[in-house]
Amino acid sequence: MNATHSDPTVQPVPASVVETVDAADVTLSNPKRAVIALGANLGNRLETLQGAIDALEDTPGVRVKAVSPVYETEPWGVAPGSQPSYLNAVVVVKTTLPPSSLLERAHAVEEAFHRVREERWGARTIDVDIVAYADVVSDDPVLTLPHPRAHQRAFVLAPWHDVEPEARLAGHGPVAELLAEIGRTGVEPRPDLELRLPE
Ligand SMILES: Nc1ncnc2c1ncn2[C@@H]1O[C@H](COP(=O)(O)OP(=O)(O)OP(=O)(O)O)[C@@H](O)[C@H]1O
Ligand SMILES: Nc1nc2c(c(=O)[nH]1)N=C(CO)CN2
Repeated sequence: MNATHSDPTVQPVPASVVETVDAADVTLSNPKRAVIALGANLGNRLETLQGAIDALEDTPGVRVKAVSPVYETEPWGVAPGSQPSYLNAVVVVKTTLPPSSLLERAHAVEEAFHRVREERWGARTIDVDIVAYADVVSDDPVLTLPHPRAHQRAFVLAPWHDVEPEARLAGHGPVAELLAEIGRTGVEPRPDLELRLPE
């Protein structure tokens, strides 16, 4: 007989509680990889991108593992010349948060930088999109995974390819091939601008 059973002050733990705690432990010891795209075309774009990266790192259950180079990109999906150009980057995180909580956190980061939602694809101080979460595929409009337009966007694929050359986009194939198909027009590297991996 072990010590627990011989101690009359220790109550048995119900099996359901043991299962719940074990499940949480598995999630905590098995963080998932997620790819997050950042874009900004209003205000101090570089400072805002760095602020968003730092805010992600400050999230319990999120660790930023890689930060891509910065690209200056033509606004996608709107009339040419109608908006300032974007700075775009991608970060890879490891997270113990489920996808829905990661999206909530992404929205909180957008709000912290005073993003205003006025029109579809309107100019913004910051956009935080979840490009991919592990191999999850979901057509839920609240959180579609992978991001439904990521495969069409060189401003997402180019920086992602820089940090993960072998990456694949679930349901679409290798990022390198997708990028080769759509090309890099309007997506210019900005080696003079640098984002830091949080310490
Ligand atoms: N993978 C995803 N990442 C972020 N938001 C998503 C995702 N899938 C669905 N959404 C939903 O899309 C809604 C609109 O997002 P948002 O305002 O950032 O769109 P947008 O950046 O203007 O355009 P786009 O979705 O084309 O990037 C969000 O409220 C969110 O619930
Ligand atoms: N170049 C560029 N264009 C966009 C971007 C973006 O981040 N970069 N984001 C959009 C909505 O998510 C719409 N258009």
